[in-house]
Amino acid sequence: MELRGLTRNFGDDDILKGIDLTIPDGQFVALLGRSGSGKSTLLRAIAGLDHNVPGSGLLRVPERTSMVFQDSRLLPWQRVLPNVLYGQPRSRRRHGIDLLAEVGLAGREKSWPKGLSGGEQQRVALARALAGEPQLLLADEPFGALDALTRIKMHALLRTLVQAHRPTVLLVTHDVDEAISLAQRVLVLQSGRIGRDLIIDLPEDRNPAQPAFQRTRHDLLAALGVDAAAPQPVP
Ligand SMILES: Nc1ncnc2c1ncn2[C@@H]1O[C@H](COP(=O)(O)OP(=O)(O)OP(=O)(O)O)[C@@H](O)[C@H]1O
Repeated sequence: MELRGLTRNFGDDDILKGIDLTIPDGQFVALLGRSGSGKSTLLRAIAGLDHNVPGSGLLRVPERTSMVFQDSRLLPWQRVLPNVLYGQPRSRRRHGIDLLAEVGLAGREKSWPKGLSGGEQQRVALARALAGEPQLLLADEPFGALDALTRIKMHALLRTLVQAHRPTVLLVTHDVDEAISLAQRVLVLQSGRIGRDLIIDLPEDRNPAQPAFQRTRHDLLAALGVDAAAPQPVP
């Protein structure tokens, strides 16, 4: 995925001021930035969801790109399996059932979305996002509305799914520890540009108690202009 000189503005506000970014295939990238810094605007531009927003720049985005949001956006009038297979041919039914098993919802094909917990709904949203075998998975705070324990389980699930399906991932989060735990590379969006671009050179079994983890957190919090002693998440 490649962006060159990407700009987006709302009225007189230049939100993205010329983003240059290359993400190699299969890399897991997290995007941090303070509230209002333009993270969602950037993701929506990459997803091609911003037709009404003025701007310019070059975008080279894989044909098969899918997105998950903070809310699951399931169709409430459809059961779980048709939600997973939304936009897919009927012949993918078996694939949909397998994906539900992969996200820990085996046997829930006929459940209604409203009968699922928030975490389960996000599991369905992840299965739906993977149903088209995306080369690029965009995720905008997908765990932001979940409780801390569910979040940890979802981190493990996302790790497993990414290892199995190998999409390139761009994950927006407010949570510095989530970014360091999951990503191979962390970007910080600052004043409309990528202000920090950090390769996370930590072992696979990452743990916030590790000194190297804490040094990385300190570095990223400084880039975000946050007092490292302040509690998470970033304002
Ligand atoms: N449709 C819109 N019309 C006008 N302004 C907008 C629109 N969408 C976003 N903005 C403004 O653009 C700026 C960036 O918004 P964006 O949602 O991309 O930030 P963000 O970094 O994702 O924020 P958050 O972390 O709070 O979700 C904000 O100042 C926001 O108010």
